[in-house]
Amino acid sequence: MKFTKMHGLGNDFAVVAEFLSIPEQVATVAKNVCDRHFGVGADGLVFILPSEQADFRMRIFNADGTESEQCGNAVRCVGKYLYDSGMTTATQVTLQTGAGLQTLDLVVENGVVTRVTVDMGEPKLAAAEVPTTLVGEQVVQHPIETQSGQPYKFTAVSMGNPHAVIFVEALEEVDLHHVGPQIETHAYFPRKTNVEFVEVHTPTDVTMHVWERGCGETLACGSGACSVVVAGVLTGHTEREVTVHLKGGDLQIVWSAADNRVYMTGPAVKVYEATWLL
Ligand SMILES: N[C@@H](CCC[C@H](N)C(=O)O)C(=O)O
Repeated sequence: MKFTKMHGLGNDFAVVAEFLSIPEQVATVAKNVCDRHFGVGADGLVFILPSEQADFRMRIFNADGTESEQCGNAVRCVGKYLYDSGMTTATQVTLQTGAGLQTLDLVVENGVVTRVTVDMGEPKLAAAEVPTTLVGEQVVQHPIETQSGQPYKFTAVSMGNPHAVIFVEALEEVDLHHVGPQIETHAYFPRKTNVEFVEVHTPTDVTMHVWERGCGETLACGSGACSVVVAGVLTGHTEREVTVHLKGGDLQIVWSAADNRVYMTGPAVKVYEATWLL
């Protein structure tokens, strides 16, 4: 299986574009490829596939073998892969994902894609759509118990995949590896959740640390950054256009008041090409 190692702000993927459909035993393949000691080492295994609804289709499998509906950083990598490999000559590409159709605008410099703006779609806020076991049109600053003893409050956002966003005074006081898995698997989230802790510097500038469903801590999460801005607006912490600092770098996020869609802009990087011996 030929693959290309890519990353978006250090959120890294093995990208495969040679199949018409995903291989059998894909969960095992994903776990093996993503293993950082015995495999390639990646947060996810990404397949670029043909689509009847869009220019291409993306499917992404987390490091634990589970499939996710959405991955903002992988979508940018797919855009770069498609253009740089010659699979498309267009600088606007549509992609079918588990979260619906997404439109990618590619920034080309010296013949290669360096940045991508992705229309990440409309956030879903109703409790049942995230999904959470709670009820209501929105779940905003709802208390959640962990073994940390801290009285955390989360805001639930779906960008196609579930997110629990928690605003804190100081990120350095959060033991992410302790509380992250507790919230990821909390009974409120029947399909588990991604977890974002956020420190607000100004209404247009925040830092977030992320614990991802099916991966653990990653250096960046595109759908997470989008969720942070949606939660920031709902809670009054941020404006609609925000620079989100992550451990791997920065994303520019806009939650448009005009069309209710979230736009994410950031880089995508190709590291190397290789062959996985199945
Ligand atoms: N890193 C991603 C999200 C990847 C999927 C996530 N772990 C999930 O299971 O929902 C991003 O950049 O959005």
